[in-house]
Amino acid sequence: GEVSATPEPNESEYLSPVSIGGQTLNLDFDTGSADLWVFSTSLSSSSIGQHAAFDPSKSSTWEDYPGASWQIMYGDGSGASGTVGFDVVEIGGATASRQAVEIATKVSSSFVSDENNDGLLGLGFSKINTIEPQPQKTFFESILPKLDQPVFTADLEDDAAGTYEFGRIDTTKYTGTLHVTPVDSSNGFWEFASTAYSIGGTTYQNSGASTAIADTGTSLLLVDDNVAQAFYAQVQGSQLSRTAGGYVYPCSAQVPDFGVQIGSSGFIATIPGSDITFAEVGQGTCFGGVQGNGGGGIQIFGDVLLKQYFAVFNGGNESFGIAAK
Ligand SMILES: N[C@H]1[C@H](O)[C@@H](Sc2ccccc2)[C@@H]2OC[C@H]1O2
Repeated sequence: GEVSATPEPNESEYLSPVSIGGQTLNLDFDTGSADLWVFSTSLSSSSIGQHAAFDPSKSSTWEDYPGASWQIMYGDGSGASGTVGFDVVEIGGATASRQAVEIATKVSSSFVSDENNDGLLGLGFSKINTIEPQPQKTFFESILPKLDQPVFTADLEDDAAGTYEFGRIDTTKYTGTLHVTPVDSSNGFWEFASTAYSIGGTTYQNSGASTAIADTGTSLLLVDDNVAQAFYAQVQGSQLSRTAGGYVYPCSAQVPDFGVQIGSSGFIATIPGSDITFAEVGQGTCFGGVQGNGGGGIQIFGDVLLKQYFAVFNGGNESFGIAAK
């Protein structure tokens, strides 16, 4: 079947309405993790705040998973944990009839204060699902056998809503070639080779990190530290600010186009310099959307890059593709 879920854009995430046991929550679709977890009525009311909270006792289709638990820590240091059950999960028309749903009994402060999301829907590979004693399938893996095509697509926009579709590639959503690269899922991510980058139209080989993941749950574009340093060397007045947590520059600075290679094929996905600023941090200073990955071996291609393109995640042949739109 074909479905589409329309994420509501927020500066740092794309949210989509998800029905669980008949209750609707706005979840952050995250290709960088593989847990589907929700704010629940088991949390303290101060943690719940304005969030929608799932109440298993009000779902006629809820099934407990006795003795199971989960605990996740994300790349940004946030985390959550709790208990597990199964329920009917429906997104824009596609239904997983017995999907593992992770009930949060603890969430870190960044989730409490992020009133936009009522939990996360992981679209990574279930080998990194954190449920004990047995990892469970993601929503995408649950519905995969029923889909016309074993794919989902992400069409993220800056200010307008973006769209996730499961089971089809809407060819009207992109122009020109779909640049496809094989994915190595052994780390549980949509990971592919990326060994080159471009600044202002000139291409360079990346001597540091050699792979990258497509991560819809990360706002920024986190590249090898040497690549970030080379990029900001070409932004007048830029500096690495510990207080801001990354490279900042005068908002009036001329920012060059920046590109990163997708796969070893040679395609360089480019971001216009005018789309690279992520936020103003005051006093005419701007925080860049391109930042270093802190020395990890893997680069993280988040929304700053993904919103420039139409992205195809293929669970059938394990590949990742992007096209201009
Ligand atoms: N894959 C990403 C994930 O979705 C978020 S979790 C998150 C935390 C607070 C607010 C919203 C989401 C975190 O940042 C990068 C990596 O980990």
